[in-house]
Amino acid sequence: MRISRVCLQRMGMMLDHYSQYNPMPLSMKNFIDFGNKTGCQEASFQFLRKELPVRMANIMKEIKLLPDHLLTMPSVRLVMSWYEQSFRELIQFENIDDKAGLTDFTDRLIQIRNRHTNVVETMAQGILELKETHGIDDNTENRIQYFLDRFYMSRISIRMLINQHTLLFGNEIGHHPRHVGSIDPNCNVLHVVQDAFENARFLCEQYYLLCPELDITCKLSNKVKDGDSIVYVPSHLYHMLFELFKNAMRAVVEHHSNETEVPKLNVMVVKGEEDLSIKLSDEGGGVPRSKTDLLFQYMYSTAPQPSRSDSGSAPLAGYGYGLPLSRLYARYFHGDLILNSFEGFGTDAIVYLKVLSNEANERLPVYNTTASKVYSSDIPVSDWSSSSPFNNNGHQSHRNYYTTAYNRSIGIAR
Ligand SMILES: Nc1ncnc2c1ncn2[C@@H]1O[C@H](COP(=O)(O)OP(=O)(O)OP(=O)(O)O)[C@@H](O)[C@H]1O
Repeated sequence: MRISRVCLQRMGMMLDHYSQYNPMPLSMKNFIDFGNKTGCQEASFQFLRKELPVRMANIMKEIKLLPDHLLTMPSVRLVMSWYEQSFRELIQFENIDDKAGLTDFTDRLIQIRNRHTNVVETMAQGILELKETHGIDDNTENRIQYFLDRFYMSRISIRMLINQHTLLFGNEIGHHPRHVGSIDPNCNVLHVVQDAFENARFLCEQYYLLCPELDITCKLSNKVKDGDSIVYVPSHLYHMLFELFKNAMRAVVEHHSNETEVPKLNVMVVKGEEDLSIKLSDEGGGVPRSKTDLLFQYMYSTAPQPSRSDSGSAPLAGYGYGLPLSRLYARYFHGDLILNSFEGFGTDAIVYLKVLSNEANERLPVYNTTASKVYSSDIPVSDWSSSSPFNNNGHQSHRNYYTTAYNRSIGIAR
């Protein structure tokens, strides 16, 4: 009992210590240069044994700012326990300097990565538990969205660092000889588009028995080199495109459900000097403008929720994590993902990636007073009138107030 209290105290002190440091963002060029030329296992170890606890401590401090009810949900407690254990294991390497420590460190990173495999689903489950037991008001919803963006971004970055180390210096095999860890210095965007399309098509045909075809156009600015390739992490790009294809296919097939042939999807890849842009256009009926803000909210989905016991075929949609997570992958190296919809016709989803590897810097959440204020402040009262009878804060607008007052005066209960 006494020992565990001492352990907790030490852990609290170490968290305070490491969270004082800001995470250090690396660029795609840093990763490539390190993997190709300057880096050795020892240098990577020296860097990661500090940087990983810093990134973990920064986000663990934020977890503690979440609403109390959420922190008591079993799934959130489970996620927290994984982070605490991994943090504890990492800081044990603080003072180790012998050669054996290097192998132990690589093995430990693999264990940590495996432990955190189901973080996204488990955290999502924690939010559902809160919804079911306490409900979620607008302020809590806002804070949770803010937190999840930062939490999942932190996770993407921690996995990136771990993967680079284990792929470069561990015994893991199977990646392409051209790759530097998980990065392809010559990532052929058209190949990834085609690959993501084929795999989404497989799911779509399995589910709906038909699927739109694909047309691809590629445009290169005269000044660019290396054709349609870019320095990028192919698995990240694949993740985004696969999610976008699934959404587009579902929209097209459902919007044209009475037709035997459905309109094609169109992808345009454009490489400029700064941006590589990928536009996926569908004729799936689009989304009304009033809904577009919701699309990037975690758990917003118009698909039926897949049942947990469905162990058969993978569902085409349903968790509502596709778009927000894909946008994080795009933003991780300072790209972006946006959706422009034309209700009644279709949707353009656009992914922007940085062409220049020295501009593709990691975008990381920093724990500081600005961040902590978000968890204690409410959504400000809007200083514009709202188009709906309830304004953005759920307060009644004047018009609704008068209707309510009128109804009350004539005895209609609301
Ligand atoms: N191209 C599109 N056309 C029409 N609606 C779309 C399109 N893309 C997304 N949406 C809408 O946005 C919602 C959220 O999409 P998102 O990808 O985040 O989740 P999902 O596809 O429902 O589930 P999953 O987590 O399995 O991806 C979808 O349910 C759908 O209503």
